[in-house]
Amino acid sequence: MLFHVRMNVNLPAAMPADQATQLKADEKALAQRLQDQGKWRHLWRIAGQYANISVFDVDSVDELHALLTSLPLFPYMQVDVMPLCRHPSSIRDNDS
Ligand SMILES: O=C(O)CC1=CCC(=O)O1
Repeated sequence: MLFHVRMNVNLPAAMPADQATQLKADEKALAQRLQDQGKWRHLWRIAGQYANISVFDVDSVDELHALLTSLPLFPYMQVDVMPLCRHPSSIRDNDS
């Protein structure tokens, strides 16, 4: 199942810099592991914003929820999810 996910990151201004640096490093490590596993298919920065557009390929909504809520930055993100299904005019399959 494919999901389009937008994540807006809002770190509190009062957060110590070393805590923010650690959170971002932990987030990056998990994001890269999930990309290696094929679960996090696309990860794009939205130009000019501390936000991303991602595409996840998971087996269920429950798996997506577990994955998103396990992200180190999750407590500081607004997350919007859109389930995707195949468009009848698309010439691509879900693997491309
Ligand atoms: O920087 C972001 O958009 C949040 C994020 C998601 C994966 C990652 O490494 O950072």
